[in-house]
Amino acid sequence: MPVSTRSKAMMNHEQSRRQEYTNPHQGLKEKMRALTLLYEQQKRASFSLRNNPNHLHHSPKPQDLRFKPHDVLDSCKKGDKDPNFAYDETKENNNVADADRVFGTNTAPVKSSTVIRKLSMGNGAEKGENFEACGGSRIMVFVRLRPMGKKERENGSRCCVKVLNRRDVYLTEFTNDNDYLRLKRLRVRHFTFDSSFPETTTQREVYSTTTGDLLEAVVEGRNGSVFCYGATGAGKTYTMLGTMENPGVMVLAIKDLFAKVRERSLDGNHTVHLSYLEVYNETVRDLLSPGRPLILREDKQGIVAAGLTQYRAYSTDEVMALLQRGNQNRTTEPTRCNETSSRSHAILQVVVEYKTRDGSMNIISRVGKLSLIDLAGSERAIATDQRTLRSLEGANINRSLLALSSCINALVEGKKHIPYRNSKLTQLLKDSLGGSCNTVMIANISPSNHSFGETQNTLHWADRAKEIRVKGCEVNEEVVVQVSEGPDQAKLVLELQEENRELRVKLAEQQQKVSTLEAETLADANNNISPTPPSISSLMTPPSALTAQQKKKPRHSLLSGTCFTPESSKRRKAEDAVKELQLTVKALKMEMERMKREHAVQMKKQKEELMKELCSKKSEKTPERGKETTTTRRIVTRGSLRPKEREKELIKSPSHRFASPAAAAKKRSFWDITVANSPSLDRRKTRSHVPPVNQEAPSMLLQPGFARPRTTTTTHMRH
Ligand SMILES: Nc1ncnc2c1ncn2[C@@H]1O[C@H](COP(=O)(O)OP(=O)(O)OP(=O)(O)O)[C@@H](O)[C@H]1O
Repeated sequence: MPVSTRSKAMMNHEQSRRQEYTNPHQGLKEKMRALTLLYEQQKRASFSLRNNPNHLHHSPKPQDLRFKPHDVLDSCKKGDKDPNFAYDETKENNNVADADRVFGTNTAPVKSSTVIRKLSMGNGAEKGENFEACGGSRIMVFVRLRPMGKKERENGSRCCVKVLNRRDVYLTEFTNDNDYLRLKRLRVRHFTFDSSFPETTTQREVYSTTTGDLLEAVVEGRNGSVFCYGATGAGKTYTMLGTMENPGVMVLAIKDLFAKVRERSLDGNHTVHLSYLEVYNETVRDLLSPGRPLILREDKQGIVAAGLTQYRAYSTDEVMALLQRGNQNRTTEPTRCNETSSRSHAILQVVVEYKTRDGSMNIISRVGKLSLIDLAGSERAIATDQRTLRSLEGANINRSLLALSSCINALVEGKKHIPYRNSKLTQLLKDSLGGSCNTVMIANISPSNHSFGETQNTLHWADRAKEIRVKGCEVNEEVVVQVSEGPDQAKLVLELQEENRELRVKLAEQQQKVSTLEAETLADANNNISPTPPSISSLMTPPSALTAQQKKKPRHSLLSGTCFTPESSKRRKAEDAVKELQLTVKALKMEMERMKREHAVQMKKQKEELMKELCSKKSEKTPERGKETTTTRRIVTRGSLRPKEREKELIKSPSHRFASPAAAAKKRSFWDITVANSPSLDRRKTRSHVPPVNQEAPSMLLQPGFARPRTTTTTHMRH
C-alpha cells in the first residue's frame, strides 16, 4: 500500500476511534436498544406460556421466542406449515439486513397485555387490574386476519400477513416483479396489539377475548362498544354477524347477555331493549322499521336518533329474528372483493336495564348500553365513472371513515376539539370514542398481497387507535331512596293532617256563608220585582231539577211565558227582573269561586310552610327505620342513559340515545380511495335481495334460517 494511502487509512481509523471516544453513548445506545427488544420478546414469550400452557405443544420453545428478524421470514418460507403465508424464495432475497432495518419501525410496545386486557370497571380495583390509574382507559384494539379466499388463491395471491404470539402482526411488502432496482428488497412491518387473531381463530375465541368482559360490564350498568373496522371483504360482517354454523360477535353477545340476565334474575328485574340502525349515504335509517331517514338531535344526553324504534326483547330467539329482519333491510352491493359488501355502517344497540332493591328497600336502577358496530368497508377501486351510485356510496363511506380517522387523530393528539360533526357515523360513535364507555375495536385484515395497501392502512389506524383514551366508565345508576321516618316526623305529619282537616272545615263554613248570602240576595231581588218570586232553590237547582219542580207548579209560571197578567208591559217588566236576577246569581257565583280560590291558595301556603318546617326538622334528626310513615326522595347518581319506563313492547323513543360531535380539519388522508366503476346504476339492493353465494362458509345473511331468503329478486332503485 502506498504510504499516502496507508497514512490515510490510519487516519481514518484514528478518526473513527476518536469519534467513538467523543461519542461513547453511541454504542451503548445500540446495545440498550437490542437489550430492550430482547427483553420485550422474552416478556411476551413468558406471558404467552403463562397464559396458555397448551401453547407449549404448538408454539416454539421459550428460547425460540426471542426476537429474531428471521422468524417471520422463516415462517414465510415454511410453506408446508402455513400454506397461506406464501413466501417466494426466488423473488425475495431474504435480506435480513434490510428486514432488520425496517423491523421495529412500529414496535412501540403496548402495555403488558395481562393488564390491558382488563376493561375499565370504574373504580374497579376490586374487579381486577384496572390498567390505568388516571381515571380513564384505553380503547382495546384487536386485529383479526381472515383466511385466504378461494378466489384469491386462484388469482395467485400471496399471503403478506403473519400473526405471531397472538399479539404481533408482521406485514410483508412484496416488491413488484418489474421493479428491478428493488427486486431484492423485502420490507416487513411489525405491529403489536392487545391481541391478534390468526386465520385459524374461532368466532367464540374472538368473542370471548374481545367482548366477553365488556358484556359483563354492560350488565352491571356500564356502556360498551365494539366496532369492526377494515377494508371491504376483510371479514367485518363475518366477525360481527358470522354464519349459522359460526355465529359472530353480535349473536354470541346477545346469547351471553340473556344467559347473564337469567343468572341474575333472582337479584332483580332486567329488561332488554334493542334498536338497529344504519348510516347509508350520510342518512340514518331504522333497520327494524324502515321508513323516513332519522334525524340526529343533540340533547342533554348526547346525540340521539329521533324516532328510532326500540323493541323490548324477551329471548335470544326474538333478538335473532329482529337481527334477521334488520339485516334484510340493510343495504348491500357486490364489490370487486365481496359479493355481499355492506355499503352502510350498521349499529345494533342493546340497552339493558336492571332494577333491584337494596337492604334499605331503596330502588336501584342501572342502565348499560352495548353498541355493536359493523362499519362499511372502503374499496380501493379502479374508478372511471365517477357519477355512478356506487361511487357516491364509496365516497360517503370513505368520507365517514375519513372523519373517523380525523377523530382518532384528534383524540390521540389530545386536542380539545374533536371533529365528530364531520359525519353521521362519528356523531353516533362519539360516546364510543370519547365518552364514558368501554370500547373495543376489531381491525379486520385480509392476508392477500393484493390488499396490501388496505391492510397497511387498517393496521396503521388500529395502531393509532391504541392510543385513544376514553373517560373512565362509570355505572349509569339511579337510586330511589326510601327514607324511613322517626317518631317526630310522624307527629308532624299527624299535626299537618289535623291542620288540613281544620282548614277544610273553615272552607266549608265559608262556602255555607256564601250560599246564605246568595239566597238572601236573591230573595231580596224577588221581593222587589215580583209578587210571586221564584224560590232561590228553584234558581239554584240545575235545569233538570227545575223542570221537575215546574211540573208541580201551575202553568202560569214566571218562566213559562204565560203570565198571569195579560198586559205586555207587566210581562216585560217581569222578564227584565228575571234577567237581572240571573245576572246577580252569576255575579254571586263568580264571587263564590273567587273566595274558594283564595282559600285554596291560603291553604296551600300554609301546607308549604308546614312542609318546610317538617323538612328542616327532619334534616336535623337522623332518620330511624321501621316506623309507620315514609316519604320518597330521589337521588340521581348518574342517569344519563336512563330510558323511560317502557310498558309496551314497541316504543318509538325520540330520546333514544347514541353518541355525539364537533368539527375540524383532517390531519392526514385515511383511505387512498378512488371510486369504483359500477357496472350498473340500478343494482343497489338490500341484503334481502342478494342472491345466495356459493361459499364454504356462507354469510349468516345468506342463511335461510337467519337472514336473507334464497331468492334472486332484485329491487331496482334509482336515485
Ligand atoms: N374468519 C373468517 N373465516 C372464514 N371466512 C371468512 C372469515 N372472515 C371473512 N370470511 C369470508 O370472507 C368474505 C368477506 O367477508 P365479509 O363479508 O365479512 O367482509 P366485510 O369486511 O364485511 O366486507 P364489506 O365491508 O364489503 O361488507 C365472506 O365470504 C366471509 O365468509
